[in-house]
Amino acid sequence: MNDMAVTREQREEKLQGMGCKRKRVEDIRFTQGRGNYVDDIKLPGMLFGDFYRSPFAHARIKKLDISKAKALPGVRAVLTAADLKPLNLHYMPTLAGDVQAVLADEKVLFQNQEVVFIVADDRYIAADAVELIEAEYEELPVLVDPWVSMAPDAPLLREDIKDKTEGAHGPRKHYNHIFDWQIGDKAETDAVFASAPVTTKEVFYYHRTHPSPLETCQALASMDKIKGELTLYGTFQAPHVIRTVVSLISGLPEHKIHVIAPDIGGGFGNKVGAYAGYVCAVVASIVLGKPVKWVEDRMENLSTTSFARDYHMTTELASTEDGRLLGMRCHVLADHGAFDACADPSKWPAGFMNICTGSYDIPVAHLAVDGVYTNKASGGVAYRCSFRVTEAVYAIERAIEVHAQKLGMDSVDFRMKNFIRREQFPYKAALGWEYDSGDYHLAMEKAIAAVDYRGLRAEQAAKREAFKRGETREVMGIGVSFFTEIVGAGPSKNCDILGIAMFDSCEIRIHPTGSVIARMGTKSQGQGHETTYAQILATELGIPADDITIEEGNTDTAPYGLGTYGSRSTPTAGAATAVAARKVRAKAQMIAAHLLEVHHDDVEWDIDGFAVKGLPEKRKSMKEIAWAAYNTGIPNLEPGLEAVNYYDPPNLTYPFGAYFCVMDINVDTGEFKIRRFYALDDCGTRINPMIIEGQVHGGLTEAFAVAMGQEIRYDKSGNVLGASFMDFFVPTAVETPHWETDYTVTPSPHHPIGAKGVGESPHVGGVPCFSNAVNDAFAFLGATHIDMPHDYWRNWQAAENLGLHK
Ligand code: PCD
Ligand SMILES: [Cu+]
Repeated sequence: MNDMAVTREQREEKLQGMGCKRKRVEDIRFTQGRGNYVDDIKLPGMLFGDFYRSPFAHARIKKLDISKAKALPGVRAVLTAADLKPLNLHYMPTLAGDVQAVLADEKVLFQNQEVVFIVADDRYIAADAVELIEAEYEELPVLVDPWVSMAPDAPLLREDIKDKTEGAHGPRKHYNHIFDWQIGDKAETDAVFASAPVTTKEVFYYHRTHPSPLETCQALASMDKIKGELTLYGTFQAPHVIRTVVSLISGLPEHKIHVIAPDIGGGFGNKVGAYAGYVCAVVASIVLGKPVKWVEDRMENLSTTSFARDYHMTTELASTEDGRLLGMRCHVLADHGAFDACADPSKWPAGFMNICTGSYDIPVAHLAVDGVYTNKASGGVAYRCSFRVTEAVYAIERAIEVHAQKLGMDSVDFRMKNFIRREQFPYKAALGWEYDSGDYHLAMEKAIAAVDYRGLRAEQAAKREAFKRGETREVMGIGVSFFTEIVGAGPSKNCDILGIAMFDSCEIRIHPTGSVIARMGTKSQGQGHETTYAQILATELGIPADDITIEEGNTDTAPYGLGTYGSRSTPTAGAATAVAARKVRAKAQMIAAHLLEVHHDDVEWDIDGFAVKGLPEKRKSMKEIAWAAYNTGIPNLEPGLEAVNYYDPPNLTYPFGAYFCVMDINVDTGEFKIRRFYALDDCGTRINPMIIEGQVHGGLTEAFAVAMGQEIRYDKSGNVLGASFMDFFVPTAVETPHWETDYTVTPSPHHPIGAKGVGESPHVGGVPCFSNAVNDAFAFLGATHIDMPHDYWRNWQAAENLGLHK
């Protein structure tokens, strides 16, 4: 053994394990244009599919003539609902217990809804054929405003389920009603509000937006009729779930379906659900016996696949006069569009909205959510929020500001007074969750000091005086937000998708020379899993990360898992990785003891191998142990060195953070300048600080986009506005502010390595921080709440409404 010659530090450094700023290994291929995306996959004889879509938001299809399209040379098939009906495939089940039209049947329910699927020799022929579809419609009254969805005379949208009084989540109150979900103690909460000294109530609208990843949704289906096997490549955040869904709806046995998610160019929740394009590509490939590819364009992506938010949240807080919180009450009107295709765990129709009591010790609370249909695209999970947590945090963090304003109290002081204290963890919140760990006061104090919060308030006070004296036309806003996230869905006791518990998995195989391949049930879309899982393994196995290959996304080789979204990979598969590695290590210990000719209790783990207790020079490295596992017949031990773990987390993890934003707004032009943005995140044990920083930068940039400009709007006729990058704001380096990042570390007590998720946090905490800054800027002029997105035009309008342009 010559490795005793190097120091312990050098041995440790060589591993590039947890805590190391290891460079992202996947970027070697990404930065050289060598990624392998669905569109890079070209199979022999491959055909292309394209949709003819509805021009109307609500209309009856009177006539659909496909003959001209069919006659175009190069067109191989033209599918309509009539073709899918005999196969019972014109509707598909959604993850929310509803059904969704694959191709519109008799009626269209939102603009750009899929009506006809055309398969042709190339994309251009398919697109030309789309132009040849001849359709006639009878326009029906359009329902855009969810506040009138349940009016007695509201237009009936879903004729297919009009007589169903029972939905997937209980009774329906109206033909446009989806569910009514309530949690918390209503009577007790109402009683608190009836007698509370100070109460506030405000409606916060979290507008409709869209994740719009760089790569749109796509699929390539290839049916081998001789083998009876289907291979499906696609942009899937959850490949195994897609395999199960395809098996259930096609009737093909699951072992004859190979789902492969290659490199993905961003997901952000957009690629969790199942879309009509996937189903149509599969059906066309089965019918034609040829590979069929479907690739969405940008407008299709923005206007038809999974949107985000669209929550109207009536939020109330009750407190004592000196600012001690007594209760919270919240009612949400949730606009789900034409189908309920929200991808939440089955028992949670409004996701984890019940984290809406936030970071505060609020004794009682009640939350009620009504889901309704409108003539808009369906979806609603996505965009860097684990299951409506962004909405919940927005509601509480805006409400805190509104309430502090009424109390005449500084909002940071108000927060500090009501934070859950470190000694209260694990903390059972009024709406049911048990927060695993936190030190909110420490985080907030660090943040306040970093930004010189008191100094900023003094500067703001001076600037407000100057504004009143007419010396400046700029108002200064200080945005504060303190969030608690809930990620890592989740424990099988309360989380499942289609009845499958939301565990995740890792399988490790160590080769004789001591290099490793490990596979997980999750799927990176850019997060850097190939880099970070290897770091967990490096520390746990004592094998350098560079000797470890991480593979995800092939259902034939990866163990079953529920995929990557809701920042669940670290809390679930990250845990499975550590546990599986520890199984390997337990066997390695036996081998080492055999080689060292001592009892296995007499050896101990030492960075990258086992040593005899008290005799560190008598040791066997993992490399030597791996070789021995394949070469030395060890009595009572089978050869080989591998392990698998399916990890069912005992609880979710609760990352948190303190964010500050300083902004100036010109009241005459509405222009804003973000002077400073500071983000402190606590995600427990940090696996790769550089990747975390990248995640925070990305999440904050998306938060900036959503809060300050992005929106998918509809006009009165249900025409979607904002379905192209001409109208949908995507910030570039020019608009994006400079991000300052910081951290504290409060490990999760139940996670094997103490790590919590982080990918979504910056978005969850960022959006309310920006919005609070804008609202704070106008607060001294009498404004209480201004809705997002805070683009220049809306800021100008806010100033106009406050009489500032007279
Ligand atoms: N403590 C800790 C944590 C974490 N980490 C790292 O970081 C990352 C992340 O993680 P997480 O948090 O766990 O998460 P995931 O699961 O992995 O992922 C997911 C997320 O992620 C994020 N991020 C991102 N990035 C990118 N690049 N891309 C994308 O797409 C994306 N997306 C987004 C989203 S939206 Mo959802 O879906 O809405 O629900 S959800 C989400 C990874 O790599 C890991 O490893 C570390 O290091 N440490
Ligand atoms: Cu999410």
